[in-house]
Amino acid sequence: MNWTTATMTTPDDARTASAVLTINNMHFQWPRNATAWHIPDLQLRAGEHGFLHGASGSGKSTLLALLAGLTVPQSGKITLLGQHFSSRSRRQRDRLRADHIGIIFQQFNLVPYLPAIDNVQLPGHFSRRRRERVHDALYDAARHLLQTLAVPESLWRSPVTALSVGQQQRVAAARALLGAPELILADEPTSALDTDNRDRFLELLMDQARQANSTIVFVSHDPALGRRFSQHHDMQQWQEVPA
Ligand SMILES: Nc1ncnc2c1ncn2[C@@H]1O[C@H](COP(=O)(O)OP(=O)(O)OP(=O)(O)O)[C@@H](O)[C@H]1O
Repeated sequence: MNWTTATMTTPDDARTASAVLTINNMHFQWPRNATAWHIPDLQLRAGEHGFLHGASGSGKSTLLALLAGLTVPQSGKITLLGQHFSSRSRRQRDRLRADHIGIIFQQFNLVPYLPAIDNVQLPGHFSRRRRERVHDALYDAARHLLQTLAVPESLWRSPVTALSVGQQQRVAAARALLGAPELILADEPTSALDTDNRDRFLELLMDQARQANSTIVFVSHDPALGRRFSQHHDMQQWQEVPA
């Protein structure tokens, strides 16, 4: 797919195209679950950092699953880089995700039998675009990110399971950042850390995202983290609880 030749027809399309991510009038409900969500309008531009908070069960991970194209809404529209993401086939969404989205999962989802340095290179094996963005020098890009994110070099070749939680989390962040994807989705990645390590991790993540001009959607139940972000959204405002 060629992102540069998308045809613009209406002012709405043009507004959407200048954004990395938009949601318009989206309704979503899991099967056999009474809670539903309605998001009338949400937009994040290149380099913007959004903070999504809300109590347990308010739908934070659900929204990230929608933004990652792992599931699709019943109605309305999610647009990624000017493309109507949520109307694409599963295969097309998988491709768009691999090329344009870096995900930091709550449980990191690292491949346990692979060393840290190999885990970081994985997105480059699944996406030619991300490989090209590091000029095919995957190993060098992974080294650079691990260095920047302060993972000790002596651990790069160890299986990730031998690393501390904080170190695994920084490996997961390096993997998400490889090849400078336009969008980073982070699902409560700091929940297992003490305050100092949490703050340090956030600083490193946001510095790297700024350098790549990546947009971030960061999810947390802890509103105290919000002060670092330019946009704030409370999940509860979009929740439709049945009467
Ligand atoms: N795959 C799924 N299938 C059906 N229901 C789901 C699924 N995933 C989540 N839910 C339901 O959606 C609601 C919101 O869950 P979600 O995990 O998105 O909340 P959350 O805000 O991320 O919670 P937490 O902070 O505890 O991780 C819950 O009622 C949950 O049971």
